[in-house]
Order: sequence, then structure tokens, then C-alpha cells
Amino acid sequence: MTKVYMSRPLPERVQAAAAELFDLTVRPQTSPLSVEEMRTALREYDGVVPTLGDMFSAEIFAAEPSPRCQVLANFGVGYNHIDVDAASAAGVVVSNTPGAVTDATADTAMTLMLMSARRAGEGERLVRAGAWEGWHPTQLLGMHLGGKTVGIVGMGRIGQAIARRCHFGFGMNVAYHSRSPKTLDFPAQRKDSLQSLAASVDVLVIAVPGGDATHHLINAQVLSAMQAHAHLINIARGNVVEEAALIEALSTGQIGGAGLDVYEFEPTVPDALKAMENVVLLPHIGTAALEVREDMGMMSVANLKAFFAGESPPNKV
Ligand SMILES: NC(=O)c1ccc[n+]([C@@H]2O[C@H](COP(=O)([O-])OP(=O)(O)OC[C@H]3O[C@@H](n4cnc5c(N)ncnc54)[C@H](O)[C@@H]3O)[C@@H](O)[C@H]2O)c1
Ligand SMILES: O=C(O)[C@H](O)CO
Repeated sequence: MTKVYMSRPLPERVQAAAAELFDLTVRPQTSPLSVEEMRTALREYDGVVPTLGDMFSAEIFAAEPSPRCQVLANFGVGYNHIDVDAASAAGVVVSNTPGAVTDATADTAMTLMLMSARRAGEGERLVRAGAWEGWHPTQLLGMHLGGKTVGIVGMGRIGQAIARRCHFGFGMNVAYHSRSPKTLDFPAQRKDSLQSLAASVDVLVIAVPGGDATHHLINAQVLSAMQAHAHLINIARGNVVEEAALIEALSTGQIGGAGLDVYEFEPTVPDALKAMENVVLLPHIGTAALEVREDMGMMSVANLKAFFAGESPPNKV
């Protein structure tokens, strides 16, 4: 029977579906795989279900050049933790879970946007500290989103879902920067550079994939182009934003605030960020809803099933 290894426990429904089809081993820990665990997974299993944090780098494939494993069915849309070229050179196909994550992650972006613009975290801390002295007309005044402009960096599935929510739900104007124009079913202004997008919006949202090509895409230069009242929202990958430059921009008042779901050195969150009132910090919960995690898992299982039936996985990357 085909041997499959899951690097973390997934929702019960997903494990049950995988166990019906394969000889399934579920690793009980929730931490990223160690180098030794990744090598063993490649050596001893036909298929592996890894997830973010399991760093299947070129070095791992170099150490296991002829693996038994033929497919990495990643749990998650982002696969920047897998060196796809090295996997391919070792004969390993990689798949991911696009679409299943889109709406939930866009909702998380809206949560961050509203919390940051309307100072919700700051207000919650005030209440919890017992320091709230009652309503008054000029307390905790934030930025109203209606009529403001959101700038999307990465107008893909999640970027478009965020833009739709902003336009149809909140009456915001939408701008974006992309290498080529997009055909969209809502009005949006395309900016020809990241700098001009950053300079012209009230909220800048990052929704690009992670990886070498987008590492520190949002650096000191981009942050200094932003307006002093503007907010930065990152639901993509932590190292797309140069965290040290963000801390500087937030602490000097170069930008108004930030909402983050992801961090450059996850799960480490710098003390400087934790100490600031004008930043909202979430623990990478973009897709954290049971039905979403079930959909992602069922997609990984469907990719494995197709692969071992001799077909191309529907979500091969
Ligand atoms: N926070 C979370 O829990 C969470 C959840 C899901 C996805 N994500 C992240 O979001 C990413 C995007 O997911 P998606 O499904 O929307 O992917 P996608 O491929 O549909 O969209 C990404 C878009 O970014 C564009 N892009 C790439 N490089 C760019 C650049 N330098 N400048 C401007 N645009 C650029 C691409 O052309 C594409 O349109 C994932 O790769 C993942 O890392 C995070
Ligand atoms: O890439 C993804 O899908 C998320 O970051 C994990 O849910």
C-alpha cells in the first residue's frame, strides 16, 4: 500500500480520508520537521504532506538525491518553504491548495485593516487594563475606511478577494501594482510602480507569494514613500516586509500603523513591535477556521489521490 506521511496532525475528517486511501503515518508534533525528519520522510514514504515551516530546501534534496517519495502535497497555498526546482530535479512533484484559503485570508486582511485603522487593539488593551473611563467624543479617534484608497501589492486570488471586500463592502477606492494589467470585475487603478502605489494610498496591503523574488519587497524606501497616516497590512509572508525598517517607520511616525499576520522570523515577534500601540499582531491565523483547514486538507488528499492514480495532481505547482 502507498505510504503517506503527514508532517502535522490535520483535522480528523482529512486524516480519515487519507487513511482510507493510504497507509498513513501522522506525526503527532506541531513543530516544523527537523532536517533528519525531512530526510527520513523523503527516504521512507511514497508521498508527504508538508506545511509551512517544513523547509524542503535544495540541501535536503541534495542529501536524498533518489528519494522514495514522489510527491509533496503541501497543506497551504504558499510553498516558498519548498525548493520546487530541487524537488523536480529529484523527481518529486509538488502541489498546493489554492482557492481553499482565499476568502478566509481576505477576511483576516479586513480584520487587520479595521483593527489597525480603528485602533481596536489599543481600545481592547485599555478596557482589559481597567483604564477606560467612559465614552467621550475625542477618544481613540482612528481612520474611517469608507472613501479611502486601498493599495494591493499582489493582485492574485487573495489580493482580488481583499479588493472586492474593500470596494463592495466598504466603499473604498482600489489601486494596485502588478507587472501586467489585470481584467477585474470592479474598478481599480493600476500604478506602474510600487513606490507610486505606496505614496498614493491610505492602506497598503501585501498579498504576494513569499520567496527570493519578493524578499524585502517592502523595504525602507517603500515605507518612506507611504503617507504619515497610512497603514501597512501583511497577510502574505513575513520576510516580504523588512521588519527592522517597519519598526523604524512605525516608531518614527513615518507611517500611521500596521496590521500583521506574519513575521520575518516567525514565530519570533520582536519586542519592539509588541511594545507599540499602533500595530496589530495576529499569530498567522489567515486560514484558521475548521472548514477552511478541512478544505485545504481534502485538497492535499485529492492531489495525492490523483498522483497515485497516475494523473497529474489538480494543483501541481
Ligand atoms: N496569512 C496566511 O495565513 C496566508 C494564507 C494564505 C496565503 N498566504 C500567502 O498569500 C500568498 C498569495 O496567495 P494567492 O493564493 O493570492 O496567490 P496568487 O498566486 O493567486 O497571487 C499572488 C499575486 O502576486 C503577484 N506578484 C508576485 N510577485 C509580485 C511582485 N513583485 N509585485 C506585484 N505583484 C506580484 C502575482 O502575479 C499574483 O497575481 C501565498 O503565496 C501565501 O504566501 C498567507
Ligand atoms: O500559505 C498558506 O496557505 C497559509 O499561510 C497557511 O494556511
